[in-house]
Amino acid sequence: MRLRVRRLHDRAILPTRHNPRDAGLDLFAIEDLAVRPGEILKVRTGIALQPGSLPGHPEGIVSLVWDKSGRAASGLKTMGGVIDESYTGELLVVVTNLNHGPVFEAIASGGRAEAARAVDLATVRVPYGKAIAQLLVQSVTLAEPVEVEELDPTDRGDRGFGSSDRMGG
Ligand SMILES: O=c1ccn([C@H]2C[C@H](O)[C@@H](COP(=O)(O)OP(=O)(O)OP(=O)(O)O)O2)c(=O)[nH]1
Repeated sequence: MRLRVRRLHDRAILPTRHNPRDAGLDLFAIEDLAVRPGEILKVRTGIALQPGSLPGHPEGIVSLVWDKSGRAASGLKTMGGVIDESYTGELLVVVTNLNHGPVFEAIASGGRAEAARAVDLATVRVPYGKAIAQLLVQSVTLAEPVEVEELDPTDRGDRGFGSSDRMGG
């Protein structure tokens, strides 16, 4: 499927697939990124997308923003991430930095200077030109909600949230 990409900024880097069978297309920010522990940022990519239609395909298309594992291991976590097929505005990548642990430890054991140092050390930095996230473009069922009195019986019923652990075996 073709994915039309419109450049909205001269520093925009187009989504890139590194290996022919990689599921994700790498996404890039238009500038260096620094995310402090606990901070939430909307990061500009400088691009807009329009997935092509799939011939004979009744389903919709959704693009999903996912983490890069190397960045995730440093604490960088993407949020939001559902890009509707009809959205033609700038793709923004919402990120936070979950690596709070060192900051809490520094606050508990020391003073402001230690905490400031811990914030600096735990800040995730991604230089311009390195991927911040990846995009999965996939088909999606466009389900139509219909209100009913009862749902059909199933093996699982209403059991969830660890029910199989509690049943043993
Ligand atoms: O990480 C994200 C999530 C969303 N979007 C864009 C594309 C998406 O199609 C649109 C709306 O996203 P969503 O439906 O998740 O947000 P909302 O807060 O429900 O906004 P709306 O009321 O406009 O649907 O914003 C992004 O650029 N990045």
